[in-house]
Amino acid sequence: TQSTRPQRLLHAVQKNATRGDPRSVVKAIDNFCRQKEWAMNVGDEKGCILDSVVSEVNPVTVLELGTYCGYSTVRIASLLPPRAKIITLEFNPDYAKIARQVIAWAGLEDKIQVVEGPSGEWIPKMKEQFGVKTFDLVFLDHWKDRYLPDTKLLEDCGLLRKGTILLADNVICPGTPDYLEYVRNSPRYKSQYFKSHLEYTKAEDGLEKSVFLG
Ligand SMILES: O=C(NCc1cccc(CNc2ccc3[nH]ncc3c2)c1)c1cc(-c2ccc(F)cc2)cc(O)c1O
Ligand SMILES: [Mg+2]
Repeated sequence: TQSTRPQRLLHAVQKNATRGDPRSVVKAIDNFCRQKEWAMNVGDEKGCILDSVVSEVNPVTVLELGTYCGYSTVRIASLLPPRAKIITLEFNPDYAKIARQVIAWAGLEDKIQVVEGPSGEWIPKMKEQFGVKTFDLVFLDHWKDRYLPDTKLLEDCGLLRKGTILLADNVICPGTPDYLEYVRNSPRYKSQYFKSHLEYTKAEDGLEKSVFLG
């Protein structure tokens, strides 16, 4: 039977990356996507912006919406302080299965919890299920029409605190117009656009960084 693109991406990691070396896992995925097959990882250009935001925030508790193959999960987790954790939600079980193996290859299982299911169901259960008080950083990279409803849900569930950073991928391509309008016009957020390119292409895309003001 035919392999899937995530399976071929995992094989490229297992073939080309060093076990326990997160940076080599990131490099192996970027090389695969540049030389073999495009895949919807945040990529290296936007990934460097992600790295700088993570390093600046130094988060203890991170939420990622949309794991896919775990590329940004590994990128973020490799920069976290020792006791810090990242909870990453993935709706597609096939993606989650691959992501767990990519994360294991990077040796970051202890810092990452992959949760399978839809954000709308899991966000209200974060406190009781995972003992989360509030998130220091949220990386949005799932279905683009879910960014706004899930941001409102995070607010309503008291999962954001004064200073929580929301970092959203793909605000230009594929685009998240309703989310952008909200975070750029709401008095509860201070927003900043980081212009970049769609992963592995010359098309414009960018990340929107929004600070929750409480
Ligand atoms: O659409 C995108 N990513 C999201 C996505 C997509 C498919 C499946 C899932 C299933 N995972 C999922 C779903 C719902 C969920 N709820 N909670 C968790 C959760 C997890 C997620 C995307 C597209 C492009 C893109 C494509 C084509 C093109 F031409 C240009 C650009 C580039 C990107 O960087 C992208 O991130
Ligand atoms: Mg994306």
